[in-house]
Amino acid sequence: MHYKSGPRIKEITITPIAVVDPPLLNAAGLHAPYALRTIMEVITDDNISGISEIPGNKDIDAALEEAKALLIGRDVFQLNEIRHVLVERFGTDTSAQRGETPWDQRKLVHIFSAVEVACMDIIGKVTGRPIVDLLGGKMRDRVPFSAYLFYKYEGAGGELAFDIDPNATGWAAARQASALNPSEIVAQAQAMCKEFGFQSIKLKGGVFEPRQEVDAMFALYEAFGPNVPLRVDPNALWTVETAIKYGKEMEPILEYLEDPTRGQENMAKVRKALKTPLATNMCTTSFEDIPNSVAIGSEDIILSDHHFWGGLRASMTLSGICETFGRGLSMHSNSHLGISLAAMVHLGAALPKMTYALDTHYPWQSDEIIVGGRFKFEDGAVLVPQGPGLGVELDREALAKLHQNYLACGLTKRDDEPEMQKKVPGWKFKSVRW
Ligand SMILES: O=C([O-])C(=O)C[C@H](O)[C@@H](O)C(=O)[O-]
Ligand SMILES: [Mg+2]
Repeated sequence: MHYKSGPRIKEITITPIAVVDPPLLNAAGLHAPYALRTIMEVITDDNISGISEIPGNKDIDAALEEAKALLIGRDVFQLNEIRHVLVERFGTDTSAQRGETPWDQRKLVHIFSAVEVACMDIIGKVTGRPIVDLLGGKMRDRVPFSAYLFYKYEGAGGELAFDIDPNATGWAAARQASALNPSEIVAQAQAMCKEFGFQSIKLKGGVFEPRQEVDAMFALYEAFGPNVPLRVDPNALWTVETAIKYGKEMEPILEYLEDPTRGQENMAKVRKALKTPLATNMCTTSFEDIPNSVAIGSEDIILSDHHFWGGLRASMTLSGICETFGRGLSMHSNSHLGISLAAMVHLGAALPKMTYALDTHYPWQSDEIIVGGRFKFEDGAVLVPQGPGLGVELDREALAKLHQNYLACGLTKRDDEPEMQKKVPGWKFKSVRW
């Protein structure tokens, strides 16, 4: 029997969008009123549409536009060849190009992730199978996520920026409330867990001096008890000494400590001193980092992210490497909508082991670009979409509206420092602070 060649790419559309995002604080400053995302749509010669979503960035959007010429006419099943031509044009990224911020600034990983997810969406539609089946099949029906808490200023984001909608109720009201101390963090956690049913909790740290953040972790422990796993992530802002001091204090209450300090060498020093497992999305961030991670033992858990590790199949490879070298695996996130969430859920469902609930920023977003509205969480988990491919369809009206937001907001990339300076004049990002 001869296999026919797959559907070929006829058209690609790249649409930058801006999504309402509240004023969330983190090590790099403050989230802008809009988070940028880029939506890719690939159309085949037989008019099948595949979609994907990646973090928004004008330079990456330009590279995607440039990549079109290399992709048009290609068979969507030939993902290895597609990656090869993209590597030839854009080169592989180095770890150094990732940058010092909590997010990743590399080109190829984003470009290939966008193209791969859209092509796999098409492959799923052609074969009548969900993406999870293309990744080797479903290990679970529901994928658990953890509550992702942020210190934040009062404000709803978007047009309201630091103002609030006085008519909001429930989680929508809690989402715009300020959270600048341990008791406001506990209130945020209670509202988020009530709405989404999360059963583990992460606090984004690296905002206030460590004493305050450690107190917030103990306040969460007090409020939720020993059966709710807790994590804190100072995004590498602590020195080795600070990380060991506060890490030891939190040993009795943490599930894991995420990126307490910067770089694999420092992480390895902290790891030797603590019983709590260390997780990372900042020191071991690409395949080229793995040999040294294994050699020196820089972390226990790697936080995957298909947008940053170069796609869903690369993330499955990462899971195999983690299993081989005795690393745990969880998942990192950034402000995102339902196309990214769908891809994260398919990947989460395919992973051989799920020891940790995954990160998601989804509760912080209120916009959506998929038909049928926002994903539902049950007991903190998302059911794997049933339809072929990603199992979600693009809402074109919503896409057009969010693209207008992009044009109107004037943002072209994520940069949390100038946003922070609006609240704290002269504030500067530091790669190590305490
Ligand atoms: O785990 C992490 O490092 C993140 O989630 C990174 C994000 O960029 C987070 O810091 C944020 O959204 O501000
Ligand atoms: Mg992190």
